[in-house]
Amino acid sequence: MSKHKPANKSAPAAPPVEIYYLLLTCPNRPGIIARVASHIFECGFNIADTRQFDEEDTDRFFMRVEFNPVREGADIEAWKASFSVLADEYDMTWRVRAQSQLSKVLILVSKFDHCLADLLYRWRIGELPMEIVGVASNYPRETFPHLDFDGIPFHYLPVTRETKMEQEAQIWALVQQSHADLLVLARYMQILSDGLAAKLVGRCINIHHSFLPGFKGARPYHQAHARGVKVIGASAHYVTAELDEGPIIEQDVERISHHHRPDDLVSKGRDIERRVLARAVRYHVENRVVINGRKTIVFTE
Ligand SMILES: Nc1nc2c(c(=O)[nH]1)N[C@@H](CN(C=O)c1ccc(C(=O)N[C@@H](CCC(=O)O)C(=O)O)cc1)CN2
Repeated sequence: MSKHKPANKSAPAAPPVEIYYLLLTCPNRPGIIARVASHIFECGFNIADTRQFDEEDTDRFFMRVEFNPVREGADIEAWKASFSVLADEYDMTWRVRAQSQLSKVLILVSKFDHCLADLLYRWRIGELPMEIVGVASNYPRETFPHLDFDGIPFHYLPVTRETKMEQEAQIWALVQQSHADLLVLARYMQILSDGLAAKLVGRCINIHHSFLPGFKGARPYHQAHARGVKVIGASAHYVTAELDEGPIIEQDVERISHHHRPDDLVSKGRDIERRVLARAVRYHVENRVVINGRKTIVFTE
């Protein structure tokens, strides 16, 4: 005999309970957690998960809270208005996002599409809670014959040294028209101008195919092979004007040996790049990442 009563087929399913993600940082001082938690409770919400971190070097406090309404009439806009008073008192930088408010993601790719293919697959199976608003490439659609974009708009944006600024204007127009709030460089092999990088601070993630800070720039696997490394890696980081110097979000490595040729590193590296980028994108769209100067705080599960 099942312990669960059979579902009442006639009763309408209850609407899913909204979950809100709060991320905040502020100068550290005693009592912050108590004040934040009390405010959430007093406004008719309940905390489902909370993480915090005291960063000693900068004496700053970081916190991530998942909370949901538990009282009739608990209103998130009213909560935001009253929380902003508390936030001002503590000089907080903060943001709150509803789980149902999916990040709009524009993916850029050049010739090699293994990271793009992986992101599409993980998105399709529901592993990445986001809305893909488009794919753009400096290579034509025919470059990716085995990829099914499944209705996702594809934008061919060829670029040369002479047309770089015009092409970047097209990228920026795409970001604005699609209301993308995250740009993912999935092995997009063009250096963004300082101007475009500045517009995308904290909302452009790149996968670099080395274990940064080693082997920045082009052809890192060939650099690594020439150096005789014993591990190779991949690094997902936010893009800044300084090439491959942005705050690192996620990294991973794999062992190699003297038997391996550069092409072997490229091949072994593809799997590292895919999983590192997917983790970084998921952390970002789940509101788990806070930029802390040149570094990040990532509140993983
Ligand atoms: N402003 C930034 N732009 C980009 C970054 C970044 O950190 N800041 N990361 C790179 C990705 N990247 C390595 O991961 C990388 C891409 C391209 C090059 C490069 O030398 N590109 C040449 C052209 C190469 C080609 O046409 O095939 C160039 O742009 O002149 C180095 C490193 C993405 N952009």
